[in-house]
Amino acid sequence: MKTNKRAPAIFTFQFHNTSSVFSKIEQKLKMLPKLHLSTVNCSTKLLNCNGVINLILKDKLSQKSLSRFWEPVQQRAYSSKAIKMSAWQVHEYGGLDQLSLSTTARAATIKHPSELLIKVHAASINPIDVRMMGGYGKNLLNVMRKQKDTMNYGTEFPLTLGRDFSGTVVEVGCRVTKFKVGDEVWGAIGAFRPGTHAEYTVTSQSEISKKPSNLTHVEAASVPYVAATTWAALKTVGHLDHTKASGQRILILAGSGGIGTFAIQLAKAWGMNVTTTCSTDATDLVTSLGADTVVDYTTSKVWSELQRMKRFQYILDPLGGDMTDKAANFLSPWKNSKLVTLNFPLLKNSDEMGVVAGLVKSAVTAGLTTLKGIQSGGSIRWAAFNPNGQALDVVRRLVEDGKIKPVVYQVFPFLEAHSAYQKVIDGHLRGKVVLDFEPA
Ligand SMILES: NC(=O)C1=CN([C@@H]2O[C@H](COP(=O)(O)OP(=O)(O)OC[C@H]3O[C@@H](n4cnc5c(N)ncnc54)[C@H](OP(=O)(O)O)[C@@H]3O)[C@@H](O)[C@H]2O)C=CC1
Repeated sequence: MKTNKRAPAIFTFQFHNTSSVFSKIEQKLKMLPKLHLSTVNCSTKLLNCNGVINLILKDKLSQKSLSRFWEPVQQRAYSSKAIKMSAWQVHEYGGLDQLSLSTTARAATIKHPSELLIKVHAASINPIDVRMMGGYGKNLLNVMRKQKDTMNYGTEFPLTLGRDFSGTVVEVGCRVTKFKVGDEVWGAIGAFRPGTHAEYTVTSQSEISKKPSNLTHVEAASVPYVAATTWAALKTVGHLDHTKASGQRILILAGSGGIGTFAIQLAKAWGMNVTTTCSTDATDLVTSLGADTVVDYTTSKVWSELQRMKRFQYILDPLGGDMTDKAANFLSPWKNSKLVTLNFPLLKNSDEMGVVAGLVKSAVTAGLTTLKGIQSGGSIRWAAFNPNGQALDVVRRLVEDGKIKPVVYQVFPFLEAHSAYQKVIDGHLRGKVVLDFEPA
């Protein structure tokens, strides 16, 4: 919705044009006295696939009340399928006892021309889902949800968790160019969106990619969130040029978890020399994924062992805390080395201090961390998950070439989400926990 602030206010709505829907909307708009419309101007000709309605309002109307009016209109315009769906949701923050299955959850519906409605066949569970269940990130995410209010991305509660999926496209917005109904896709979606632990999810075409043809949906669902996060760390923040990465040394801390098992394989696919840390029972796993050197952090003095090695050009630190400080000592001062930590403090700070103070504190900490990085002879940066369909395109090709394999630790039927979440809460994961929506 675009607004022209000069009076009279002009609100322009653009939507998917199916002519029958369009004429119904046009009639409904004309019948709505509350809007104080002086003019309703509808056109189907301005854009190829969109209808455009210009509303010229007689008096000032808050954007909020206009949005409330717009929601049902918009749903009809974009999405013809009014469906109830099953979804795992929380109605207030807390522990696992807050997670309940709703079989009449509000349907996921397309709200923007570049979005798609996807039937979810499988979705993974990530540590962030457990944290969000407890309220992690609520302050900042609520600001994001409000900013996107005109698009109706949903309210805080009921909160549907789940950030990635493998599924089938069942409906497309009119500006979707890369995908069509029936395509099998995988993706990881923004944290402000209603999640994927539901029968249907809506996402933008920029957040997804075609599913690798050689994977089942369960296998595919284990990859997108960790892949997008690792990409953000190594490529977006770490500026790793994979065409020149061959032979470079990378230290991947915590190689046995979701992030680690993916990151080891990505680094090996790019020809890097990988050192990783894990506990005893995971050494065979990380070796089988290609790790060149494995340090068992439960039996060795991990930091003194790393001290004896050649320094690293890249360090990926998923866990943070004092690990980041210790790892900084192993950067190579001669190689413009980079340490990227996933211990991103912004959401936590804004939960504890409010959004503005949290932003300020995070910026100050970022400055101090940068300084510490310079003192170490390299750089230290934070990275966070970011949906990225283009990265998934690259990863799909690596999967289809056999260079990356999904590491699925345990699969649970959709109806057993409680046990699946408990598995993630218990920790010591060796790859990913996946919910199968269509178990045999
Ligand atoms: N900022 C962001 O956007 C994101 C941040 N993350 C963060 O990355 C972290 C890892 O995520 P993910 O891999 O999915 O989590 P997982 O739970 O899948 O894996 C964590 C792994 O770390 C191992 N581990 C625990 N302690 C140590 C240690 N001291 N040294 C080496 N390994 C250890 C665990 O096994 P064991 O205990 O048996 O050794 C486990 O295998 C999470 O804390 C998460 O918050 C993840 C994604 C996005």
